[in-house]
This record gives sequence, C-alpha cells and structure tokens, in this order.
Amino acid sequence: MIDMTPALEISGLTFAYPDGRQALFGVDLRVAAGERVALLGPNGAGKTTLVLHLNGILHGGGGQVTISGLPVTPSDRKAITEIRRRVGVVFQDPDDQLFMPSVAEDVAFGPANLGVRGTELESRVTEALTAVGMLEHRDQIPHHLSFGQRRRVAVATVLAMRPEILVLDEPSSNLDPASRRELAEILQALPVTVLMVTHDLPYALELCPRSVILDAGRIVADAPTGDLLADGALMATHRLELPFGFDPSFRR
Ligand SMILES: Nc1ncnc2c1ncn2[C@@H]1O[C@H](COP(=O)(O)OP(=O)(O)OP(=O)(O)O)[C@@H](O)[C@H]1O
Repeated sequence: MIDMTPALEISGLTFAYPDGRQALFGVDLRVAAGERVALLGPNGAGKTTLVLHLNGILHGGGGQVTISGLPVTPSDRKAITEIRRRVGVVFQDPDDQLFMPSVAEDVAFGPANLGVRGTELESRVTEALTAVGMLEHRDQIPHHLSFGQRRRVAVATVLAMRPEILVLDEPSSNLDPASRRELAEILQALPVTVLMVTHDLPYALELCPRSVILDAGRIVADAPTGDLLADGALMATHRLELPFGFDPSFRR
C-alpha cells in the first residue's frame, strides 16, 4: 500500500507575537512527500512566522503542525529532537547556521549531536558537501568563504541530517546569477520534500510546480505556480511582481 501520510500537515495554525501582533490566522496546508512548494507573499505576510512553527521554534498559538504523522509538540523534547531531524531549515542568513572553525565541522555538528560517529559521520559530511559542490572547501574557515559558498555550506549542514523536509528561507537572495542557477540545480536533484519561501518568482516557477500565497496571515491561493504567476489580478492584489519582461507562460 502507498503511504499517503502527508510530509507536512498544518491545520488551523494561529499565532500572535507577545506584543499582541497576530501574524497567522488559521493556516491550513498539506504537502505530500516529494512535492516542492513555494511559499509566496508580500513583506510581513507571515511566511517566516509560519516556517518557524515547522520545527517548533515558535509555538503557543492555536492549531497543529504534523511532520510525516508526528505532531510538533514543543513540550515533548524527544518529539522535538525527532522533528528537528525530519525538518531541516536553511535560514536566510548563512551566518546564523555556521559557527565552527571549519566547513567539515559545521556540517558534522548536527548529525554528531544526534549521536552519529566515526565513518558514518564522515560519509554524511562527504555526501552533504558533495551534493552542494563544496567538498574541496571542507577544511576552510566558513567565514573566509563567499556569501554564495556559505549559503551552500548552510544547505549542507541541513542535508547532513538527512531531513525529510527541506525548508529554505529565500535561498536565492544575494546570490550572483551563476550561483543562483547552480543552487537551483542542486535543489532540483535532491530527493526531498521542499518548502521554499521566496520573493524570487522566476525561481519559484523553475523549482516548484506548486505555490501557495500567504497574505496578512492567511493562505489566499494554492495552485500550480505557472497559473498563479499568470494571474495578473491575483498577483497585483497581493503585491507580487514579476521582473520586467518576464513571461511566466514561457517555461510552461
Ligand atoms: N518578533 C516579533 N515581534 C512582533 N511582531 C513580529 C515579530 N516578528 C514578526 N512580527 C510581525 O509578524 C508579521 C509577520 O512577519 P513575518 O516575518 O512572518 O513576515 P514575512 O512574510 O516573513 O515577511 P518578509 O517577506 O518581510 O520576510 C509582521 O506583521 C511582523 O511585523
């Protein structure tokens, strides 16, 4: 029998920050295993707030998040450890993720924390750095790398955990065109479920067959990415703009 448990299921998620600002108003979202979904929306829509709920960094509002059938229960430390193994979050700023004296040690840090040791740890580091094309930089000091290289290493730190879901917050930001394309190729080749927050709409179209628009804490559209980007009225309503001259029907 095929396992139909969604990789990610969010139901009725609401959240207000301690200052009272409500950021999410009942978000429902199901993502099947192996899907790649872009999370689009204007500044302040609640995208990062939503992402921070996926591994229990933010909690305390209403509703529920479930990862491959396991509820994100912040009070249950064992469950949260397992959730953080299943959900790998690549933050917007790679420097939030890199803090060890060498690239290899940064990539080893997560699995070592889970108790992985010896040749298994070594092969995870090699595999993750190979996947992002950074193996030759394994002994370098992370902060001596370029921004684009640090972004790749940040992706490797998450891949080394062998996550089921890869969550990326604006993966293409601050990358030069070649690095942006290379990262797209890397992401396309990965056999994982992807949820990608992005303002880079051509990137969403290239990488994610499906997109969801979040605006003012609510999901307002969920459809094939090409259909959303071609809907000028919908795009304008939610402050989404394609780059000048970009034709979303071109790639379909
Ligand atoms: N720490 C915080 N305390 C209070 N309000 C916050 C905090 N962080 C975010 N917010 C508010 O929550 C709402 C959603 O913010 P969030 O960062 O999730 O949006 P976003 O969609 O990720 O935006 P962007 O595209 O600018 O990154 C905004 O109104 C924001 O001002």
